[in-house]
Amino acid sequence: MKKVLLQGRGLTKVFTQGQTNNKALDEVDVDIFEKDFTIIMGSSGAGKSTLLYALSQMDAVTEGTVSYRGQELTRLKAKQLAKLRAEEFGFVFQQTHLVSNLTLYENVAVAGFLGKKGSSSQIQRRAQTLLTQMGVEKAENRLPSQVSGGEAQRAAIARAMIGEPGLLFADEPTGALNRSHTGEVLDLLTALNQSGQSVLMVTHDLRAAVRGNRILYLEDGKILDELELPAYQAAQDRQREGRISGWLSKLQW
Ligand SMILES: Nc1ncnc2c1ncn2[C@@H]1O[C@H](COP(=O)(O)OP(=O)(O)OP(=O)(O)O)[C@@H](O)[C@H]1O
Repeated sequence: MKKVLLQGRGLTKVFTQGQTNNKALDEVDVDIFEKDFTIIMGSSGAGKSTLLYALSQMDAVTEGTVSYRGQELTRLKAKQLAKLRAEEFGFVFQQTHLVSNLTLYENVAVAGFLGKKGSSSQIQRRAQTLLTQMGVEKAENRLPSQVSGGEAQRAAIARAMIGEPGLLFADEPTGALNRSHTGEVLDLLTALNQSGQSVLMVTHDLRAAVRGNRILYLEDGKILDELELPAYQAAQDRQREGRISGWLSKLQW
């Protein structure tokens, strides 16, 4: 029986600009399960990023509740929420947002010190181990401007993992990468998930979606449908892509 990690109920987000109200999320009920690699798909403007920000509470919802391991985040004070987010959530975005005048190693270690999980020598060791695990140890003393887009994104994943998050949120993490760097980053996210890391990822890309075991399809701020898949196996990429694209075409993606 899967355990619910994150739960959203009645999630509604309205953006108001002048006289116009835009309902980006419309009473979404959603459960995200522990150890799953959950994917959010949907056409442009469907509300995918808004849902990710609502579930991670990076952005407040207009209505609804979000609970993480049974604790209601939408009731927490700003300081308590910031602490929980720092301790339990990791984030990866399309742009890496690495600090430009720090090396890759420093970017990862500094995030660890800010998260305050463990002693300083434990954090330094963990930063080193993660950079090695992400295959960027040779570039760890270079600045973000001195590495490839793929290396920078792999360091950004190491930074997201330094606090040992309960849930890793990824918003189009391969959106700015070429084909081979996309494959490398997806392999890393898959390996993390296979070692027990829960991942929630927004993507447009079928090659990224095949990595998930559960895909949610969003349209006009509502979850229209979802698809369950067996755990990812590299040899089944084509078969999974076919299954997902068949499902998406029925949804008129
Ligand atoms: N800060 C904002 N202010 C006003 N409207 C916003 C804001 N952020 C998002 N929206 C609107 O909310 C809706 C959902 O946006 P969102 O970015 O969540 O979509 P998406 O599915 O992630 O799209 P894409 O795939 O293009 O990134 C869109 O109509 C968008 O224009």
